[in-house]
Amino acid sequence: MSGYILAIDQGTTSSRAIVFDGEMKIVATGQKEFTQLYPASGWVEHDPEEIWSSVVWSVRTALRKAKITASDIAAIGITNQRETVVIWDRATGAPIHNAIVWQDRRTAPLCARLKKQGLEPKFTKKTGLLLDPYFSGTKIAWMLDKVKGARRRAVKGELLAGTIDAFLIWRLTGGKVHATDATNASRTLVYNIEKNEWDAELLDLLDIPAAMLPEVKDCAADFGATETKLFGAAIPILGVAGDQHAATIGQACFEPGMMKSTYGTGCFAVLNTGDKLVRSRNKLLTTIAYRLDGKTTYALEGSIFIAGAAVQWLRDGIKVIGKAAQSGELAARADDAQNVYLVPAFVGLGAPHWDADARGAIFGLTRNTGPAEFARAALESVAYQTHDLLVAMKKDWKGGDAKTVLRVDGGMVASDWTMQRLADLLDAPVDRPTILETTALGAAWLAGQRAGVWPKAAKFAKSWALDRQFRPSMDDATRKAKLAGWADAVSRTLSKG
Ligand SMILES: Nc1ncnc2c1ncn2[C@@H]1O[C@H](COP(=O)(O)OP(=O)(O)O)[C@@H](O)[C@H]1O
Ligand SMILES: O=P(O)(O)OC[C@H](O)CO
Repeated sequence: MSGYILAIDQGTTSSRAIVFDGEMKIVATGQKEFTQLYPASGWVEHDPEEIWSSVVWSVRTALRKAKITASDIAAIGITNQRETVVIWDRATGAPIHNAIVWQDRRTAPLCARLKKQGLEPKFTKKTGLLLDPYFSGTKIAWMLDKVKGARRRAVKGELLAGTIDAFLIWRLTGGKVHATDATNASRTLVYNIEKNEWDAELLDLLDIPAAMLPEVKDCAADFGATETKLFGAAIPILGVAGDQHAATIGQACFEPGMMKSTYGTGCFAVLNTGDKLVRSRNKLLTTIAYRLDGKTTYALEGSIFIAGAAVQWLRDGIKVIGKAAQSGELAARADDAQNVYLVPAFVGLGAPHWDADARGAIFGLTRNTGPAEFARAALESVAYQTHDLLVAMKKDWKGGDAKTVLRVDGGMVASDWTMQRLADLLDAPVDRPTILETTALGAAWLAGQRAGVWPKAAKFAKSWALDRQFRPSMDDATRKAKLAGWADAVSRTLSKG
């Protein structure tokens, strides 16, 4: 058997397929962006058919570029944007509605109603999450309410629900397997992370029929094989994890206290807490880092909804840059004397505020403010938000020697300026690895070690390599003043504040 592993990384803005060789090196990539649909303020949808065709296209492209065939691939690992949810017809595979994306806020009224009934502690205790529209459960309930006849059909077992991994597994296996993994399940608001099962009481509260939910497996498990007609040979699917969990694995954060932060569309900091289910007192999430051989490793997570998306806004919204990569050089030219703050609450604020109704705001504009100051404020907002997460993490994590070094990855960490500013504002070193495709690497590792062609965790962890460490160099007074300005800007942006 050949040692090639194929990772499918189905992200928020694009689908990627990456072929790794037996030495865990990237051989070829296929990538396709797809349409972001904004049908109403605060709503975000994807067309599941476009997601599907972008995945198939990416896989075929990666195989072609790698000059290999499907039979050279030992296994597939799937990783995906989390929480985004699809409901489809069991018989035809056709979705009944567009996918409702993790960023979508349409279920804020339902969450508010459930909160008013005093139900948040119950949801939090069982799922580790909060009653925020971010998670899949209320999105499923919304579709069942709004699409005619959907709930009745779901009860009869005619409709299936799942996060993007489950939808892809269903399509890849030609409708043979309806399964997800424990990490994706842990983001749905209806999965009990202590008992490791769908929670009947929560399903009842959201009126979601259990019959429509996938089987929940370990992250490295048998998820079936691809239909031969798709890629020319049946390829076993042996690994699945939500993208932030896959990145945690890809960054080899296998020890309690290790932490990674991924800067894609949003930013997600994940701290491994080992077999301890740590309950946050500071509005972080408790989640499943990964589940291997039936053993659950837990994590604390800080979720920020807008990171790279702020750079997209600079490019597509206010058009001050032509390419994302220009944001750093523009920010570097900003006037130091100006204190412009962008609070990018474009789709509300996530951790640690969880304010679904807040909307973006900009402060400190003067007659001299121009594109450079906007760019700096956008990039700095990512660092400030990470700072707020880490403050909450430090308060919650009493697990001893939490490593102070942060491992970073995702599209945005290509920006040296942003990474330096991150280290400055955190007052801590930031480590950027040589492989930035850590999400795909994590998914590939799950599949590769399961297939027996890649090493187990300890040896894999040794292969992690540093590209560059960014060390803090900002003086204390400046940092403190900047952080105080940010805290003030956030307090003025919060909807309740
Ligand atoms: N050089 C760069 N500087 C700043 N931001 C960047 C740079 N390159 C990419 N980005 C941002 O990174 C994001 C893409 O990262 P990626 O990890 O592919 O995201 P996702 O998985 O969410 O689709 C985009 O939002 C883009 O604006
Ligand atoms: O697609 P990304 O990288 O923006 O990640 C999305 C997250 O999984 C949402 O929770």
